[in-house]
Amino acid sequence: MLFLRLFPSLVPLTFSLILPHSSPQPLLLILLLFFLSLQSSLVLSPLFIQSLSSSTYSLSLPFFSSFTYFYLSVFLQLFLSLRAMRWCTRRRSRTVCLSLVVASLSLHLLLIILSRSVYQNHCDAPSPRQTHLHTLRALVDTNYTSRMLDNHASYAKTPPDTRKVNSSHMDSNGPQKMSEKDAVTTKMAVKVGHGHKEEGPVDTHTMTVRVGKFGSMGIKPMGSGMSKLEALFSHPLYNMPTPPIHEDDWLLKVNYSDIGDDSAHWNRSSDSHPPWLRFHLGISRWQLYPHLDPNMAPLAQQLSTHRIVSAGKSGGTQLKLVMSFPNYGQAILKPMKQERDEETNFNLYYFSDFERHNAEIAAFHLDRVLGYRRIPPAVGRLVDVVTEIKDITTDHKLARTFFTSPVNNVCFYGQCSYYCSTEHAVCGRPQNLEASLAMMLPDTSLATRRSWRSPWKRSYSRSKLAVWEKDPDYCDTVKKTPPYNKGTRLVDLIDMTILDFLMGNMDRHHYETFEKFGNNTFLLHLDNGRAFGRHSTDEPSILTPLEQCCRIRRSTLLHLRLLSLPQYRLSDVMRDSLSHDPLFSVAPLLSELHLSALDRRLVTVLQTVSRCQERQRSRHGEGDDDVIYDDRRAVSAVSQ
Ligand SMILES: Nc1ncnc2c1ncn2[C@@H]1O[C@H](COP(=O)(O)OP(=O)(O)OP(=O)(O)O)[C@@H](O)[C@H]1O
Ligand SMILES: [Mn+2]
Repeated sequence: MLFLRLFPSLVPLTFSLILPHSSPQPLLLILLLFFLSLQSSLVLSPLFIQSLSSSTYSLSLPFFSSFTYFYLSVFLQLFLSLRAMRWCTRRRSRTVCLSLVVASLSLHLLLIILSRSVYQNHCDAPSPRQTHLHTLRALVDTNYTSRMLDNHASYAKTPPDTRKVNSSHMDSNGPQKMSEKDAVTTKMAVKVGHGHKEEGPVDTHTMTVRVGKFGSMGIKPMGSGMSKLEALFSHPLYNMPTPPIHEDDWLLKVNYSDIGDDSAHWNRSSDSHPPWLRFHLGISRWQLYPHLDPNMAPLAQQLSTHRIVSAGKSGGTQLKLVMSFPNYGQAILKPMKQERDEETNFNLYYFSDFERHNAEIAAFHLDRVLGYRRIPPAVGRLVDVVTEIKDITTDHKLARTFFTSPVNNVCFYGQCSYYCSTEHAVCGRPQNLEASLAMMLPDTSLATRRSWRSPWKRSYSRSKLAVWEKDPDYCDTVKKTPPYNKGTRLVDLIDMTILDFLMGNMDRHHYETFEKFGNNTFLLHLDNGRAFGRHSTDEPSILTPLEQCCRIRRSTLLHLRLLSLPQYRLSDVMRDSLSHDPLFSVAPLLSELHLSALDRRLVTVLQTVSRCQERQRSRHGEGDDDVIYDDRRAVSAVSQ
């Protein structure tokens, strides 16, 4: 580039050297030539200063500061033009000098076009192939954390209220597009040019090989109007080919013999099934629903708009209701109890915290963004507490808890063991109440679930410490205890730990699995209502299992690393994902402060993993990597 930049100035000089003809002195033309050279240097230099200050150029020309370069180039232009003038004058070649002017002028024009394209290329999003190759390279780089983490770390240190709200997303999906948004509020699945794929656990082992194949699958490239969420979900790491699912790996069996002649219409994803049934039939040993599930949009649409035919009490300690739909689908409703921006009172212990409807919704989105798919779909809905609860409930005890508040809002408090009193009533405005509706899992009579106490369960006491809080080697014991001593259970638990740390959920006392699948199955992450309570602080103790065990699934780590790259930034992807929820038109489901807390916590997770790897390297040298659990081994272990 340096040569190109100086080339036009060299032209008059070389031309006049080569051509010895003499003709009358064209002083005017030569002056014009000089003027043009100088002019173009002034026009071009700012462009070059900009591109020089960008990383690529400062890397290739580290010793040129942009200003030195600018003055140097002007000086050279001047010098060379004067030399050319002298040559031309001496040789008195009018035609030569005329052609010099033309050549110089066209070269300068060419140079302007060239430098503009260089400058613009630099700003454009890289092509998808380049992006994927670049990201994959970045992901396998073991020293990866240092540079990126520093950026995040400095961000994390900024006091929350002085942080600038990221407006990049607002530019494309902001208020100006609100009307469009209303029309698509229930669209939850991403549009990608291929259909429903059945999947088992992800295989990340041979990912680099498959990048090329993936590129020809017709998936929309980044930079062509694709959102960060769509880009993430079409990334090769989220689209690993997976082994076929055996009949025994489905949670529910479809009994074709009972259906008779209609059996042709009865398959797992038949359009004739209501979305809730398709969801139930799609639950496998590995996940609740497949990646890019085409059923997700109709399911969300029904949860958020279908007529509610009954509302009844449900289990659990805090107020929640089971809602039923005309097509026999059911959902669990959790009402709004706390404003979105309100932080949980710092004097409140985790076990006294309220449940938040937006936490249930955001947890579902986060779990899906992480590639887990272990939380039942949850959507927001404005519920009319009179017509959709009070008037239709057959539960008289629930109906009796309704009252009108002093400002004429309709309130109720229901029945439960926590916060079900007049003081903790939930109120409509005047009848509209924000709530989350989570898809009901298949009834336990069809699919029994097993509840497991978390080995890292908190003491649920103000004074007592749990064993894991006192013993730094606690994981050694857990690793030897079934079911954590075999298969993926330990890394599955660590996956859950990471999800909980990101959303600040300290209330994971139990988790559930489907009995049918024994110990080789995913963990259900139910009950996320106490997540997203605080954004200004992180709770490091939630990460204890990762800290103590130093193990993580390879696929999880790769997903997390991807989400820490600017083009797939977790907060941006989450903002994007949550903007598809129907309640987004009322208010964003997570405030910007909660979104940026996600990025900050993601850095902490990655740093913890890096520390584990360093510790392992210093103890055992390079060799076997004990920190990263290779998912591929899990697949073969299960299929044996
Ligand atoms: N989507 C769902 N489908 C079916 N059952 C569910 C679903 N979500 C939760 N449950 C069941 O309902 C029980 C209570 O739900 P949840 O844990 O959310 O309530 P809770 O009031 O927080 O209870 P706890 O205080 O025991 O944590 C859960 O243990 C789980 O078995
Ligand atoms: Mn709970």
